[in-house]
Amino acid sequence: MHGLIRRRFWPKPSSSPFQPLNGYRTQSPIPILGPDLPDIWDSRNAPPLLFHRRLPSPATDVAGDSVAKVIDGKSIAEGLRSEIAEEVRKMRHSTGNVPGLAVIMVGKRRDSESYVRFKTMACREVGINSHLVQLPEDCVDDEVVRVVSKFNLDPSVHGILVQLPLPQHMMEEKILSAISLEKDVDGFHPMNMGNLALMGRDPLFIPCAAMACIELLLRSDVEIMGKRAVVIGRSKVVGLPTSLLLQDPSCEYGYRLTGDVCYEEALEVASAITPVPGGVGPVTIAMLLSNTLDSAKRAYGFN
Ligand SMILES: Nc1nc2c(c(=O)[nH]1)N[C@@H](CN(C=O)c1ccc(C(=O)N[C@@H](CCC(=O)O)C(=O)O)cc1)CN2
Repeated sequence: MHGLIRRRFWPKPSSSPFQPLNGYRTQSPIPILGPDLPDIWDSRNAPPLLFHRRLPSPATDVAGDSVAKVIDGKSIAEGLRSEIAEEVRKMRHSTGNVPGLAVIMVGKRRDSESYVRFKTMACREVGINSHLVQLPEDCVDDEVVRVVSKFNLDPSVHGILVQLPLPQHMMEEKILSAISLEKDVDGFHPMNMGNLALMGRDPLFIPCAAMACIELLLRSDVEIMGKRAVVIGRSKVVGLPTSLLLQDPSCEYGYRLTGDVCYEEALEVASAITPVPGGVGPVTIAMLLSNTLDSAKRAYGFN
């Protein structure tokens, strides 16, 4: 199942995607990007679909009835990891090689340390080799670029990621651009981001959290095609790529900046929701494994 996201998601719809908005407040036919939160609304005839960071689950209406379907990211991620582990096993069996992921972390942020720990644990679970390089907070751009360049040349490494955010004195753009396009499993390289933005050009990799949102919808049997979507948040990591993935290729599109969603009102109209923890996060990490596996398959010509 894994690795099918792009193929399943990109087909063009036969008609205009923008349907009348049955009573919902937002009338814009374009993605709305606001503050840095990875939220999505999806509405047509059903109540909108909502991903939210701080949501109790399941949401209830005034009568105490459950109104939102809780999408279980933890079990979806488990399923993805077992599919990936099986493919890694097949790759090892027929080529003698397994995928390799290099993770570079600068400084000692506790949140970044946790994410990196989850990533390396997930690699181990599915049989992907991971290499972790930790650099001091006060190192300079060129030291990070040097480490990136070393992994660019290492044929046993198929994916390279630099954990963000970097310390303030560093030039993120310069460092992310140094990652080989073919190993940019985070999809943050300007060329991969640019190809994602230019509909019809296939990026080699798509940012993992955005892919996770789509995978959660697909694996929960939520129809995407032709729906209206509102994405709140415009970060490079989640909001922007998610809004690009939800663009309908046949329509005119653009962005409008706006404020955050009214949380209490959104609760009342959400039809499905991801819990925290156990929502987008574990699937995001599964998508990183999936991208690394795809990269290794490309490198070994294995399918
Ligand atoms: N090189 C990267 N750096 C960073 C990334 C990234 O994808 N690549 N993303 C974040 C940190 N991060 C992973 O590294 C990450 C953070 C949060 C989530 C997430 O989806 N969280 C959920 C809550 C957790 C859950 O559902 O269990 C949420 O916010 O709704 C995913 C990935 C910055 N740095």
